[in-house]
Amino acid sequence: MTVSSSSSILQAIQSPQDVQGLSLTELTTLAEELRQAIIEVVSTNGGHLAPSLGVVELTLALLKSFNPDQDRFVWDVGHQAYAYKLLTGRRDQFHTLRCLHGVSGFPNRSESPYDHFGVGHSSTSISAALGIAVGRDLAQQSNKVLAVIGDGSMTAGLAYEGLNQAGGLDRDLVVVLNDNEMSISKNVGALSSFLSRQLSSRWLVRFKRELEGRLRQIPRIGEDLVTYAKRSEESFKGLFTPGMLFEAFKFNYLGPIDGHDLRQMTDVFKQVRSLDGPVLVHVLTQKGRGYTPAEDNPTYFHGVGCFEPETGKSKKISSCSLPPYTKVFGRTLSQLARQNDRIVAITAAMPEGTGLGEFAEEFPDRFFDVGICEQHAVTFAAGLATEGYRPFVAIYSTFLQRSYDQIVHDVCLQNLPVTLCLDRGGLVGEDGATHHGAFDLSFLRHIPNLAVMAPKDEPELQDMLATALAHNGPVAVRYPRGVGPGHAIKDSATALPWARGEWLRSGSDAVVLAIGSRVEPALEAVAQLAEATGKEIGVLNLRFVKPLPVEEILEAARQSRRLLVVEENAAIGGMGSAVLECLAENDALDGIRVRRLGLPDAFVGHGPQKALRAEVGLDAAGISKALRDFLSE
Ligand SMILES: Cc1ncc(C[n+]2csc(CCOP(=O)(O)OP(=O)(O)O)c2C)c(N)n1
Ligand SMILES: CC(=O)[C@@H](O)[C@H](O)COP(=O)(O)O
Ligand SMILES: [Mg+2]
Repeated sequence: MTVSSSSSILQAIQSPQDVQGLSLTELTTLAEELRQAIIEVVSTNGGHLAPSLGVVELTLALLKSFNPDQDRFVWDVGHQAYAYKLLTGRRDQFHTLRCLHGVSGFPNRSESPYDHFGVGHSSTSISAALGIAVGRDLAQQSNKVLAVIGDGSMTAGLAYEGLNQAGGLDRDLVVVLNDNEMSISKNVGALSSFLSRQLSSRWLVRFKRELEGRLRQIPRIGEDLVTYAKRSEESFKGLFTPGMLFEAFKFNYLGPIDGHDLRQMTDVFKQVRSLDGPVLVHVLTQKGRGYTPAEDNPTYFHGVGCFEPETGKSKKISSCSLPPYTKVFGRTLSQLARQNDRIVAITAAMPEGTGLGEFAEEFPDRFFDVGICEQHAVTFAAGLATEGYRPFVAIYSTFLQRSYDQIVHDVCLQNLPVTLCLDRGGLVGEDGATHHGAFDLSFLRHIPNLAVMAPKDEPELQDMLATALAHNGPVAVRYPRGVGPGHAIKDSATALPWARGEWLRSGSDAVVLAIGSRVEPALEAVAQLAEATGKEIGVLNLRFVKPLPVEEILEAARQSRRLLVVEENAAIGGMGSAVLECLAENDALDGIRVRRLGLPDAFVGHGPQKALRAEVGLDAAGISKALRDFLSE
């Protein structure tokens, strides 16, 4: 299925330059065709619908005013770049969006020369665009460089590091702030209200009332001054526009302008072309624009699965009744929090994605959404822990990479009881290389004082959360995107024996030492192989990456000469490496053969999670093959 041929203008676009020759009327028609194409494909493939629908006119105005063959565009996060992809040579492949080996869901330099910078993690666009701009200047070129960044992505400190240097260098750079007042959920933080359209905050009302009172007290001219002040209120507001913030960074601020008004935007961008130095254009858009279900629920349609285009109703009936790890995490934390009022929950702009929605409703005073600020989230949690609280910080594995120093320095060095809850540990699927939680076992296990666990299923996740709470120190628990093997969830969680593994099968021909999401497929592979070959194969659920379950690992080496370690993490530096270190240091390697089965030393692409796991050999079939090869060596 390619993009429907009814889109006549879109079908005629051979290159983005063609957009420059279109009239405003044609652009308006093209905007409609782009929306239809995006809705059509995303309803089948899933994806970031609302963000992309919100910037259709903005994308057209940018391509009308600038030329991606000379100028450079950096989209922040890039989840909103579907219209850009359709207009820059990927229309005919767009139906493969987010499919295995298909079009990526984010700009990707290896996919197109028009994707000037690879993105996926937020708030990098200004820094990258500035680097590109400085490269241009060193080469004495004169093209324009633009970063398009959302108001949510402007909550991350990295954005200000870019603004700060850009203002200091005073180089030609255009930052387009796409302000739709939304992150994934409603945007949070002081900046968000400062950027908001009405400066009618309580502070402003109080300030006006006090000012009026004081002016009236001035003899003879007081009343006139009040009248004058009222009349100049508009310019007063004009003084305190968001521009103030960006002008402090020495940006020339233009806006706010209507991000759905093609004429207004093309006029402003034409003006911007002639400006020197750093310029920020503040554009107001509506997330989900042009598709009522998405306009009504931009959070749900931020990143959506398959749906019926006519109604917006979700198409994918969950294949099993079991709630995903994410839901079990949220429910268990709420359960624990009912018994322990020191528990607080922290998210970095992803309450829904991390399953903390229910917790937030039940414990509003103990729930904190810090915005897209993963570094701050961890150190904020550390501060809370010094006051005797038990913070649970829920951040996707890939995004927690941002907080490495804060985990080391602010949490573990001080041995504070912060629990890091890493959802999306392992391969996540369609979001691809920028979003896989591929490295957390490797980047966490060497940090002193930190315990690291991974559950084999949802009930064990419940117990690991209880185990973390019972432990008076830093703990990380990582679990995969989606649903586990479907074991019944327990009414209450109980702490596990510390640093111990769990024997699931014993066997002398080989032992599979598996961690987390790979335990169940390992059990499945071993059962089939033992049935087919009569081999005696053991399975050990390691449970702990740190402290290592040394007793069980050494027992495995006593049981069999062949040990296969299976993990959904980079093999380098992960669970397998830890087992090797343990055996070597306990002089238990003599005659023992160890094989590590984990993620390759390469970035894994995008596609269905199941297909990716098969591709890297981490599903039951892959584990079975690795075992057969091992046994036949
Ligand atoms: C470092 C990082 N943390 C979290 C995310 C998840 N995420 C993707 S888009 C998004 C919200 C972005 O809001 P905004 O920049 O306003 O873009 P909009 O979706 O509103 O167009 C978040 C939190 C991310 N991509 N990168
Ligand atoms: C663009 C982005 O980074 C998020 O929207 C991410 O795609 C969410 O991932 P999940 O769909 O796994 O919650
Ligand atoms: Mg936004």
